[in-house]
Amino acid sequence: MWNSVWNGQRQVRYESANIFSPYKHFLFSLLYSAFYKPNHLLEVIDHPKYQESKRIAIFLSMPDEVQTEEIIKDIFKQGKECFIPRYKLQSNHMDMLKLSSAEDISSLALTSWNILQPSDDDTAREEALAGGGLDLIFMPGLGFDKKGNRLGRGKGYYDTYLERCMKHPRGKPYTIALAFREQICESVPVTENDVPIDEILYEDC
Ligand SMILES: Nc1nc2c(c(=O)[nH]1)N(C=O)[C@@H](CNc1ccc(C(=O)N[C@@H](CCC(=O)O)C(=O)O)cc1)CN2
Ligand SMILES: Nc1ncnc2c1ncn2[C@@H]1O[C@H](COP(=O)(O)OP(=O)(O)OP(=O)(O)O)[C@@H](O)[C@H]1O
Repeated sequence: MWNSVWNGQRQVRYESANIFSPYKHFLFSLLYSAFYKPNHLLEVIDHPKYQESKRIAIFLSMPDEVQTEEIIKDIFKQGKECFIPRYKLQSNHMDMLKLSSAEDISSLALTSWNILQPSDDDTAREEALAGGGLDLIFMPGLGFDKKGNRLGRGKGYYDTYLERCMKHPRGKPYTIALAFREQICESVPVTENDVPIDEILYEDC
């Protein structure tokens, strides 16, 4: 869905820049910076579940994941509340802690697994389930199949967190995985703990 519409537009822009061959780099970069938005951002912003969600959890991307920074900026632009993971080493415990603004990301430190997250002694942030719960969770993952099965990084953080969500009065949030096309597999192995994802948005690398 993303690919057909947006690759189509990029192709047209590229070819029309070629007609003005001496200026093509200049024209191309001008058009690119004026119109280009990452595919997943457009898809997310138009998504009815995103539009109706007030409290959203989203991961801070590692280099090999779909980049989420622009979505996070939009969450704040739309006046929604944003929560990010803080996992505990040597356990499958993870909390979703409130981010106060997009700029707040720069106050976070990298963990030993190269993920930005609030430090263990940061006790001031609201945990999503201590308050009103979550409407939507954007999920990371290594691989997905079209039935909504997810292969994570093997620590059980998200499945355990979804179990906790189900006990909250708000109930299970809607889950959307952000993936690259290359991460979609015929089938991924699942266990009884794995909670299927409601929807997978994927795009080309
Ligand atoms: N961006 C992002 N944040 C996230 C996740 C994620 O998948 N992506 N998580 C999703 O759960 C949690 C963190 N889970 C992680 C689990 C394993 C590794 C990791 O690097 N594992 C090493 C081996 C570590 C070891 O066993 O000592 C590896 O795979 O090489 C990283 C994050 C919470 N935050
Ligand atoms: N809801 C749960 N309750 C208790 N243990 C769980 C739960 N979900 C997963 N686990 C345990 O966590 C371990 C890893 O689970 P799994 O392979 O599903 O992780 P993952 O989904 O790939 O990882 P992650 O969510 O951290 O990216 C397994 O040993 C599993 O038994």
